[in-house]
Amino acid sequence: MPPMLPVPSSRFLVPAPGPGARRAAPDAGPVDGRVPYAATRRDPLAMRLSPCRQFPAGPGNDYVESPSHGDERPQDGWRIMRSPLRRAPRGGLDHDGAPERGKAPEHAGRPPRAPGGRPLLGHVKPLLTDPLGLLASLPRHGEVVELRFGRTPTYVVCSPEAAQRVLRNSDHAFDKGGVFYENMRSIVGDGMATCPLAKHKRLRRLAQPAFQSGRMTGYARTIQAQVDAVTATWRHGQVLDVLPEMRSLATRSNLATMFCRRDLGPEVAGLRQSVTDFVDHQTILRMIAPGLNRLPTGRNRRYRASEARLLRFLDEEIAAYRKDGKDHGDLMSMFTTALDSDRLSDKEVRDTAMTVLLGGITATAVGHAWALHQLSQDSALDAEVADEAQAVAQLGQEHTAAEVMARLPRTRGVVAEVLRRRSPSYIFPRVTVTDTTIGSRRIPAGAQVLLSPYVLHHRPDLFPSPEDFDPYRWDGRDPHQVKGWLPFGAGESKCIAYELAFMDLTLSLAGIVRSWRMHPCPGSVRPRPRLHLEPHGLTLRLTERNPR
Ligand code: HEM
Repeated sequence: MPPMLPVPSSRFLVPAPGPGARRAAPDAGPVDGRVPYAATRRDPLAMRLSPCRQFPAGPGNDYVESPSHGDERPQDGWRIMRSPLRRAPRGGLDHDGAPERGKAPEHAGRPPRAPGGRPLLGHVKPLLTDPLGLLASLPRHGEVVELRFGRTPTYVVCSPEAAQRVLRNSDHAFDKGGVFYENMRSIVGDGMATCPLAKHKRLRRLAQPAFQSGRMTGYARTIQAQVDAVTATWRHGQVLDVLPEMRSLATRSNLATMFCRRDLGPEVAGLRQSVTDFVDHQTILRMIAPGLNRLPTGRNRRYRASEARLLRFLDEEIAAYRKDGKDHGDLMSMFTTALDSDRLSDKEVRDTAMTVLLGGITATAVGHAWALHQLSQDSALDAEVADEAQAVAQLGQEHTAAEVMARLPRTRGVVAEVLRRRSPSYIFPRVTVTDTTIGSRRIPAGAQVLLSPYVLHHRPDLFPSPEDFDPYRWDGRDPHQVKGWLPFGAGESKCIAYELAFMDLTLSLAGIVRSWRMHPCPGSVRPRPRLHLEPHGLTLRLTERNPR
């Protein structure tokens, strides 16, 4: 699940014993299994964070102040606290982006700070006024670049090697934490996408069978049926409000691949409304200040009612699947019938299902909407995709999903390019749990590190003319093998459904374009960074290709 805003990891803070203190508070221990941080300050306004751990006192188990970083800016007035017990290997990156052990760079320094920051506010203004412009400008300054939001150091990763180093996380220096994840946990629970590393591996292993390649042909048929059902309601000349309509389609496909035990027809509209309420609730302000969600406002009450409807639905379905005990070839069967003695508990199934529903539906809908927008802009490209789609429609049911996908090279190119230029997940955060390095740069413990597909996908050296929509750049190339193309992340938390999501986008696009042509309506369409990178203001007029 997705993105977000560079915000401080406030809940990790525990009171430090006082200005100039050199030791962690004696009772400082893990908070909810996570590592808290003590702040040490030399001036009353500035603060840097350092991990506190509960170890018996004794030689070597003390906290010592390290010498200042070589290039630390004197005006910062900071010293770095470093735990002697947990020190990540320092050094450059090997070819996978993993730290090269034993190769400590002599002159590893702090990342450069992006220009344009203001005293106190830091980069808050450019973030709020032109977040995408800010992100795209960062690689000019280095492979890791510092932004400031107030006094909080945030580091944006700007090279593919550095992104691999963080996402592969072979030394466990990074974890999911901070205000964004706390906000998400309060909504989707402690599921696979939001839980800390300590819990993640097991959840991932248990859910993985639901996303294996062998399942794709069944899912492909389910998705095709949903596309047919949604497009059957469209009329020649109709103007489509594209994002809500694609949310309907994604909700149907997601529910059908997840719960095919019975027909969910009557419930789909209510569940789609819950998903919409969830997305609308995720404003930038609420992500920065999740406390706003607890105020007794009408909007919050409506949202809570929606959330309760979703949870009730999931609880009833989990109970029904457990009782039934059969494998229906859907995601929920996989989650509930695992033979593993270490199977998912009801709460784990519910939290993971929430992630899959909310994250999966919202990201996929945004991808569909951008793809339709692009085809509406280019009639020649649209015709190519329509030809492919009509050719695969002649194939019989005996073809596997992989065979169908192989016959849709142009459609796949369009999807790969949509995921590059308008990657739905445009930014997602991590926190450092120890002092560490990314490439030749030192990153202190307790910092927020932002991974951004948007940043990488708009580097002209990796993708020439990055703002051009050019699906032909993918001819003969498998995007999953292309350096710097990371719409699904990478490493241990890479989107577990990346194969399903890519197939869904491709087959749904082909299924729509086979019968419908989209025409742009007046008005501008612009990318709006919310939970995902949405096409704001997108309406399209429909014409039927072969009117009945
Ligand atoms: C275009 C569609 C999608 C995009 C762009 C997308 C993107 C992502 C990204 C970037 C992550 C990694 C976030 C991180 O490392 O912090 C992720 C994780 C995840 N996604 Fe997706 N996703 C999509 C569709 C889906 C769908 C359809 C499902 C489920 C059916 C899904 C389920 C998940 C789950 C469960 C995780 C957490 C994986 C883990 O932490 O191990 N996603 N997704």
